[in-house]
Amino acid sequence: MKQHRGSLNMERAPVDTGHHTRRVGVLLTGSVEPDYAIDCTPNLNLHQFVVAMFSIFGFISRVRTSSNPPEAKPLPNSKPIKFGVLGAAAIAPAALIIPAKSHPEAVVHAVAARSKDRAAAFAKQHGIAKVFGGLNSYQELIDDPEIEAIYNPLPNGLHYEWTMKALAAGKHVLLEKPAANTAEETRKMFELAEAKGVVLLEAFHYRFHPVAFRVKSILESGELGAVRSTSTTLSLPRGYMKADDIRFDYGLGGGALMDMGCYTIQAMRYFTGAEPTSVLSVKHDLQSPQIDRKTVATFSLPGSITSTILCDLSAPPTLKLIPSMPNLNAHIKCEKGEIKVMNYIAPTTYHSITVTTGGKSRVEKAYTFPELGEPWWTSYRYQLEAFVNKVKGRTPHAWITKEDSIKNMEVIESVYTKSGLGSRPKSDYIPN
Ligand SMILES: NC(=O)C1=CN([C@@H]2O[C@H](COP(=O)(O)OP(=O)(O)OC[C@H]3O[C@@H](n4cnc5c(N)ncnc54)[C@H](OP(=O)(O)O)[C@@H]3O)[C@@H](O)[C@H]2O)C=CC1
Ligand SMILES: O=C1OC[C@@H](O)[C@H](O)[C@H]1O
Repeated sequence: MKQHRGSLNMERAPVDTGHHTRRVGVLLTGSVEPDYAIDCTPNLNLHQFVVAMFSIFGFISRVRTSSNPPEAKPLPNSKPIKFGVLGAAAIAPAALIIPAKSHPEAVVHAVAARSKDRAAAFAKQHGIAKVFGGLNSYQELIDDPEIEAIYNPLPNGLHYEWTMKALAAGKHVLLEKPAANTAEETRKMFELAEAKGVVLLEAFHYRFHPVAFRVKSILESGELGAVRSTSTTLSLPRGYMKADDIRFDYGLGGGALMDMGCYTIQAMRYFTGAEPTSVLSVKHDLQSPQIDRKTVATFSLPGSITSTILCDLSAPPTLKLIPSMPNLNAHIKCEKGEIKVMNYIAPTTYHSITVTTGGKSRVEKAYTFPELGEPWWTSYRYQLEAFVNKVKGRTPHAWITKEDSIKNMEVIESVYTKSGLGSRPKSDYIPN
């Protein structure tokens, strides 16, 4: 496994197109997957068929290995960080438990759940050593001296309270997105983290994957000129979420804009490298009076950039008949060309970065960094790499800063304010 810890700062690493490998070369040399492959194949022919086959094998291999990764042995000179998970949340296995298996310095040591049985069943299923069950279990887990880092995948409306409690106990926190219900709460959490000298990270996992870096580096290379407009979408078909999902609960910080929308806003801000100056328009499709099932918003950004975000938790079938497909795409139009990214959010399964300029298009892939990762590393695995490096005092390959997290919540709130739906309720938790 290619792992170079401690010395990497890859904020700009994948810019050099000299690293690119033509896919045909990759096939002939039998390498598994290039850092960045440029697909220059012409019409459908034997070669393209072989490429397609490799692409399918690559897909199967990445999906299989990422869900059942090789287990890493602890390093002789570094104590693994023991994580505790608050809640037997659906996202916990993908976001932390499975990625930790292949990380030599991370162990998910404990889980807490409001029901003892649920906690025990979850721990058994995922091989977690320590179990806390019952109504006081979250605090008990936080207070456990063995636990160094807390993973907080609670409903959005509980992020603030339990992150504050974990930080107050001197624990590092990997906090699910969106950071909280408000920018003010987000600011307070980061201030406490600073005061306590611990790490706090909002889990915008896609930002740690090579795809986000590659897109950003193409934009920064000047090849396409200045960004003119962006469109970032995350839309899931109806049936993906149950009616009683936390995302449809206003009291718990629900709404499409909070959930999928927080990424679309993050990606808009990341790809443009700018902050919106105004919200031009907002359209919600409501699930209930205060819950947006779908939101479309447009923004004005410095440099005459116009951006659109679209998030939908439950896109209805076309003509009431044809199931809608997930849309996880970003489209960035520039002065001299454009980039279309298919699946910027979960790129490990499959993605494409299509760059068009001067009437020509190329397709790039970015499953690994030149010096970091494996094709099967999910965005969560890359994120864990960065989190562990930060806790260990090393330079992570990517990071979401305090300012970034606060700004993202401000933009979310500005959209809800513009539409009149209003920010999600403030937590009534008052820190000691
Ligand atoms: N990074 C990513 O890709 C993803 C991030 N997320 C984020 O993770 C968080 C959790 O999402 P998800 O795992 O889908 O949610 P789940 O509903 O599966 O999990 C939420 C957990 O919160 C606990 N909980 C505590 N109080 C309540 C309450 N009043 N009502 C409901 N649950 C409560 C429950 O734990 P207990 O077991 O103690 O009952 C439950 O397991 C959200 O913030 C979401 O935005 C979600 C999906 C993907
Ligand atoms: O990545 C995600 O996919 C599904 C969403 O509902 C979830 O909250 C989000 O983080």
